[in-house]
Amino acid sequence: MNQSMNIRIQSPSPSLLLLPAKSSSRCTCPCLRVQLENSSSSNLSKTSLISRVVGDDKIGVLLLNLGGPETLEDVQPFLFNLFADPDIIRLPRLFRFLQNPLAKFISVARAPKSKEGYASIGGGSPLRQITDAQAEELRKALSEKNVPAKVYVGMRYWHPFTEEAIEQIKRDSITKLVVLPLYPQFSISTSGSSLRLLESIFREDEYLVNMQHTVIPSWYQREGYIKAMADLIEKELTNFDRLEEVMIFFSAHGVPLAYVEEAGDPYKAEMEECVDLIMEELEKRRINNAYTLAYQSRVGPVEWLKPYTDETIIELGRKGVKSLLAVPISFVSEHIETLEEIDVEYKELALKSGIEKWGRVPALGCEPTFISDLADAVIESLPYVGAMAVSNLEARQSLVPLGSVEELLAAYDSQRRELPPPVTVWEWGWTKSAETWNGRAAMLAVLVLLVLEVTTGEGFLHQWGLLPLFR
Ligand SMILES: C=CC1=C(C)c2cc3[nH]c(cc4nc(cc5[nH]c(cc1n2)c(C)c5CCC(=O)O)C(CCC(=O)O)=C4C)c(C)c3C=C
Ligand SMILES: [Fe+2]
Ligand SMILES: [Fe+2]
Repeated sequence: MNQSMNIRIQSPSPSLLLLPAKSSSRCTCPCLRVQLENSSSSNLSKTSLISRVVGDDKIGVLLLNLGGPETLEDVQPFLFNLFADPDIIRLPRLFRFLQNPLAKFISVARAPKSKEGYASIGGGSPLRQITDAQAEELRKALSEKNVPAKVYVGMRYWHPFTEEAIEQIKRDSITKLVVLPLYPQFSISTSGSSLRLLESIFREDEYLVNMQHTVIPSWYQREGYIKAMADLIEKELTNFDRLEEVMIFFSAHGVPLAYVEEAGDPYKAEMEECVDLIMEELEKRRINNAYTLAYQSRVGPVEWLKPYTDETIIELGRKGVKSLLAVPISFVSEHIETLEEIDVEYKELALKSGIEKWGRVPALGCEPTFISDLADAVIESLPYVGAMAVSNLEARQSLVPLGSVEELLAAYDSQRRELPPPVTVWEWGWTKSAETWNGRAAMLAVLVLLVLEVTTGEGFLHQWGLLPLFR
């Protein structure tokens, strides 16, 4: 019996498997790299081992990313797709039918401000171009490591959509797929959302159900990634005159606090560990600068992970910090939040707050050491055949089945589970059903008012000065 059959029997949801991608030194699982290192140092045996893994299979790698508007006209529909995602805006079950109208409202309200941001970075997001380049470099790196593979890009909220990538994967008759979200740390709002979508696509498709695949849920702990980040920081520090006085300022993308505290999102813990690992690596290189971690880019009226980047910058200035090196840490491509928010807004705020020298570490992009490490992560997680010198039992232990993500997402849904299920049958009188419908009618009325407000530019939010809450 080959391993994939084992997996299918094992997993409640047969098709999607999660494999934590660990660095070779930390790895305890029987991953391919460990086997390659242990088997023989000769290139010939490594090559033959890999070719046994690859066999006659057609290997695919699916890079998952967020996507971004390519033109200013794309901004509002892109924002609509983003806010229509229940992993971005959680509505109680009762009000789920309002998800799309609400997404329409918020996207229209936010579009002008977002457009300004995208206009200032050249009229659109560079995300597609950069991700395509990363895909091509990854393909080349895999090929150099004797793993011929096709690399696909599947975006969550804009072109090329994940659905389009999946169609291409089917047309190419891929037999083994590695799913690699381009977010180093896992969050329900990023990798979680993409995996949730993928799971629903896989479940409904006979071809995909039968295709072997693995998911690398997060990879911030990989030695190659940590070293590549440390390299960038080390290089950027040399731009400062007195580099030992520079505060290394990790600015991570924020998420609403409830994601972490109520839904069990591992994002904050993974982020903190990631920063610790990078600092450990820098200390090995005798770089012992002070550092701090803060969270940026909050949207809407709810509380997000703290400390906030803007408040921290002001506080550091007040405390007399004079040199700051900003390190974007949630994402491996330049995008609006590095090019506009950090480079323009936070820099301006820092200079106003008394910081005299400002620097920013670039995103990893196509850094060769980083891409090579991603290629290793892919090879280590290839769904491989049982003929390898790995017992099926060991192989199973190395895999975390989708169940764990489902649990994570289900825990996140707990707020909604507390509410009564939606009632669809109309009853007269003060019944549960009537209560539900009254509630819906009230929400609908509010929504109509909101939509009118956005379209006419007049209404209670404008009068009460509350519109900025939605921006
Ligand atoms: C409203 C909730 C949002 C959450 C939660 C969120 C999490 C999150 N996002 C990224 C990375 C990116 N976000 C990008 C765009 C973007 N994100 C939100 C909102 C949330 N993000 C909005 C409204 C937008 C649109 C831009 C804007 O109007 O500000 C992008 C794309 C940027 C681009 O260049 O196009 C990225 C990348 C992470 C890593 C994250 C949680 C960990
Ligand atoms: Fe975002
Ligand atoms: Fe954002």
